Amino acid sequence: MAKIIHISGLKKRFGANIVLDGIDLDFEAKKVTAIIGQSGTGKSVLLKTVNGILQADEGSIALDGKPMEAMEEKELLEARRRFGYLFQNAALFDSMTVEQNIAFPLREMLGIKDRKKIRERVREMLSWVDLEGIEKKFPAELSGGMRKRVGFARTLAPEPDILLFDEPTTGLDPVLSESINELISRVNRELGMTCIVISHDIAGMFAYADTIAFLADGKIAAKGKPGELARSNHPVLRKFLEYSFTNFDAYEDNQCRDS
Ligand SMILES: Nc1ncnc2c1ncn2[C@@H]1O[C@H](COP(=O)(O)OP(=O)(O)OP(=O)(O)O)[C@@H](O)[C@H]1O
Repeated sequence: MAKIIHISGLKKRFGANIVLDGIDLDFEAKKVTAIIGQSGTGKSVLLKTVNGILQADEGSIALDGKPMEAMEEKELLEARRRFGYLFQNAALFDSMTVEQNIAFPLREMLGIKDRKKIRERVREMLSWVDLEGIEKKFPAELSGGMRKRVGFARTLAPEPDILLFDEPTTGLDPVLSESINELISRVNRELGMTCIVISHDIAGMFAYADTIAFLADGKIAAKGKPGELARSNHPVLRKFLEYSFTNFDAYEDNQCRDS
């Protein structure tokens, strides 16, 4: 299987806080990889380091076999253009309409000036996320789920080939969460985009991801297909999965109290 990103020995600290302590991890092209782990273990820091928002202290991130830290400025800029990043809070510009938000990367990143072309692309993107006809609305007029979808459309608009999702379903109800996971799966299948997702929706990731990586103590403690991780004997991972999937013991205790 082709590796699109190869991470080796990646370290990142903030002062005395060692967050990433030697990450070795590959991402396969055109697959969905989920990164899971307890809060504060460094999942977002890892994603931001891959995307170049944060600078690693040590280690290497290679894109299609070429270490990004060795790239010339122009080459690095082109490499960065291949990434799309959907932030946790969708990060829309409040003073801009939906259309202006989605058009922003088309104008600023791709330099597209043709208004008709931009309008068509915005319409196409809104149709992708099932939000046709909301071009003139402002983010404040949208529900949280709609804002996430508009953020998704904006990330998709410049056609990146690697999509990074930071908690795409946080704050959404289970039905909306499922629809966002389904969207990720669709862009992966139909547009052939490589998707890297950090999520606390563990059941969703076990349902949709091809590969799952478990981050603990600054390292990738386990990695494999969902079934392989589910069968893993890694004690920290086991505990994490037991708590992540419905806690039936607590449910049964609660039922006993009610009856
Ligand atoms: N810019 C920063 N400056 C200083 N410390 C930071 C910075 N960004 C993250 N950290 C620290 O890095 C650690 C990991 O944070 P990170 O947000 O990556 O965790 P996470 O696994 O994504 O958590 P969650 O699941 O709660 O989103 C935390 O201790 C956090 O305080």
